[in-house]
Amino acid sequence: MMRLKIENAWLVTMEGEDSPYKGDLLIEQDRIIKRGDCSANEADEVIDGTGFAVLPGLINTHQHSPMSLLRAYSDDLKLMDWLDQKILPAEANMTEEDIRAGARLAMAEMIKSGTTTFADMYIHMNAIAETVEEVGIRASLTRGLVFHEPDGGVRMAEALDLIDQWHGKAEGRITTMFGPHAPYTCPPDALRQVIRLAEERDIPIHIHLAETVEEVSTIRQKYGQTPTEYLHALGLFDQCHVLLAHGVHLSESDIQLLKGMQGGVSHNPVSNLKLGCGIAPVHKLQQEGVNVGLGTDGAGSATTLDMFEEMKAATWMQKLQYGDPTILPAKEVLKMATIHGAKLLRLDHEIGTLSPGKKADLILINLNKPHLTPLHQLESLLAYGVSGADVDTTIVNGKILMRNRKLLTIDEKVLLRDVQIRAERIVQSV
Ligand SMILES: CSC[C@H]1O[C@@H](n2cnc3c(O)ncnc32)[C@H](O)[C@@H]1O
Ligand SMILES: [Zn+2]
Repeated sequence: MMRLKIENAWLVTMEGEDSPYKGDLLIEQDRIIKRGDCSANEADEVIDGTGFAVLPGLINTHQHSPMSLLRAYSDDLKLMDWLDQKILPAEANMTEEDIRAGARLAMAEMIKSGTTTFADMYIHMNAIAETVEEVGIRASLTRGLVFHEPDGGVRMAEALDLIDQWHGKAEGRITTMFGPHAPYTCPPDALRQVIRLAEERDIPIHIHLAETVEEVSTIRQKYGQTPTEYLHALGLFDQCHVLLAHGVHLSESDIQLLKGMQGGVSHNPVSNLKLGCGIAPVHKLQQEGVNVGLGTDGAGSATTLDMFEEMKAATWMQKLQYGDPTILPAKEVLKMATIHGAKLLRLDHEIGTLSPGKKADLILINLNKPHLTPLHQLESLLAYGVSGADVDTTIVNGKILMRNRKLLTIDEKVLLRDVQIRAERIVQSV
């Protein structure tokens, strides 16, 4: 059995009060087996971690990975204008091979900026799953379901195929969810059907919720309820584990309805800021015990998939919103990007902390840089000072996917050339 030791690093374990501390980490095959002092002869390979921080890999809880093809293509618009006039017409031009290339580009960017697991919602999920399998990253995959178009039945069959074919595959790196897109694209009967199937199969549900004020008024006009009340009345929160993307416009009584839910909210601060959607009530949700993870949303809105930028935006927005700098401190926002994200994806038994017994999904950050020196409070430095480009090494399931910033499972040069050609073709006729 292959054993890898990372020695003399700052271990940011994300569990217990003693984190971070200096020590070694021992990995056997795909799992962390020991933390603390390990002797050199226990390992086949050693990484010198002197001057590096080791963190659990970051968990991006809401993404549309192929939208990396639409990075910086259409900005500075309101959400519905952006989607209807620019994004949906461009997406209509994407082939399955475009989606494969876009997903691979997103995976390259994520690995290079420290993300080891992501939750995705898109189409042609078979191509995305094959790419996840090949690249070595971990993912929770969802076939997005938009029911106000005539081929809803076909999409549902594809969602079931994804779950049947891929749940637990790629050495267990792939899990799946159902993905009804949003309250405004899914009528009640369709949502009831998804909820029933999710309960029967014990599969979580991933859905956009309360992203804009326009969504809240559309749903109120149609059903006389807030989007959260609408989903609650349909039974979404009764038994299912649910991942709610955004949750920007939640009233006090909406938050009471979410109290006790299984799953929680994926907070996507950069996308919310750029699309002018608003500031999610993260602090209030957390006070009521609702779990909140972090995500980027697609690169079409967020521009980059750098989770360190999301951490900064998340904490700054809450401090500003509540006029209180003690809210969402560094340690808490690091938890949102790791263990809270793992809980949101129902993967906290496997990932999210550097605990012996968990999967070896971790990143090494090079602290030996002017903007990361001196070292006082490591968690502050990580939350407020580090960016994705400071990630040196990324390991998923015990396998090194990036070392010294070189991707080992993706040919970056070939990929970038291929993506540029595809992206130009996709937007040409829009
Ligand atoms: C049917 S696959 C997913 C679908 O969602 C679209 N999308 C991307 N960003 C957002 C967002 O912020 N709110 C709602 N929908 C979004 C994406 O373009 C795909 O068509
Ligand atoms: Zn989204």
